[in-house]
Amino acid sequence: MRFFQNKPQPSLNDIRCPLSGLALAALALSLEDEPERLALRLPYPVDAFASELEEALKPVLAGRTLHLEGALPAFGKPLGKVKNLIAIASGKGGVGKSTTTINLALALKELGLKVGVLDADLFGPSLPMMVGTRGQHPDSPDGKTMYPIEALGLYTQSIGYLVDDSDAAVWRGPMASTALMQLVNETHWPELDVLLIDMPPGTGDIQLTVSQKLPLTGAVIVTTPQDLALSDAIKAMAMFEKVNTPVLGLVENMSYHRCSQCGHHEPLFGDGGGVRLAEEKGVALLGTIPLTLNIRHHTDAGQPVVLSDPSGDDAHGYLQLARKLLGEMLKRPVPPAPIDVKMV
Ligand SMILES: Nc1ncnc2c1ncn2[C@@H]1O[C@H](COP(=O)(O)OP(=O)(O)OP(=O)(O)O)[C@@H](O)[C@H]1O
Repeated sequence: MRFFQNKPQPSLNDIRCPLSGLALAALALSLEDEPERLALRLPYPVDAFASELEEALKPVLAGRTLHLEGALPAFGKPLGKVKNLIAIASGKGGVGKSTTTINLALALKELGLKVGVLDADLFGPSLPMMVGTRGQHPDSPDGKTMYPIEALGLYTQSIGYLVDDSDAAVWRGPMASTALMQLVNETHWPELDVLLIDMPPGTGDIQLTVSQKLPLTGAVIVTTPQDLALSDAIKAMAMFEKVNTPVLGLVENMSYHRCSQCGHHEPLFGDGGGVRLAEEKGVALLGTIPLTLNIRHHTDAGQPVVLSDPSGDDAHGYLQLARKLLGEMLKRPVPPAPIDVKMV
């Protein structure tokens, strides 16, 4: 007697989303699984991921045509036309929060999102320097509200466009919080998938007020690997937990130094602190970004590395960061939308 064992047929339910690892069929906002075509509408723009999605879906295509489309939904409560507000925060100053914000914003744009950046760092607004808009002022149609300044393909607003650095530095408590809220609310943001908010460093009243008053989809915590920075990062996470804002993940910046001459890696500020912290706290480690001359030079010159050296290792690191952040957002409960599954 001969036994023929049928190879199990791959099922659509087994195919994973390349960004989040979730089952693609469950993530899809609509799905048409028909004899001639397979069509999926996903909760993210698909162009940048088309070849990965095609590869992943190959085993179930069986000669059918594949139709993919997608757009990012609002995962939390939108603010006007801004679908998702994400705070980029750190417990401690100087850890590279602004550098991470701008490169992450450009990387998210590369992945097909429409992105804005709000520089809410009252005490050291650095966005105008990083996007080459120093000395510019936003247009105001009525003397009260403002249009963001478009730069490097991003919609930007900064306290630095409105006041001198020295004026901003003396703001305290309620005055500073009010100024920040005005900056967010009185800007005519266009329709944006994501608005990254570069928060002032620390976990004081200003940060708490902003986190409580703005409908944040989530927060990203930037830290360096030293113990001091890590203990401040823990405080920042605790603050967001207190106001029920999900921490979407942790970025360990200046993880190691990568030599521009020989490529050698050296853990200048300690080894793996952020990695361990993410594990302990059960939050995603979105990325480990090295300390490199390339990152510092290009960002400080108004041409962040994701734009000026798009095929280099540093830009690749930020693109990976953006992918992981998107993946973590997708793991949030997707807002109610009619699931429309047609099977023939
Ligand atoms: N990964 C990196 N490699 C090289 N230089 C970096 C990196 N990250 C940040 N820097 C540099 O470190 C300095 C401080 O960075 P940045 O202004 O982004 O910090 P910050 O956390 O926003 O500071 P603060 O909140 O105190 O204003 C800048 O000169 C920046 O170019």
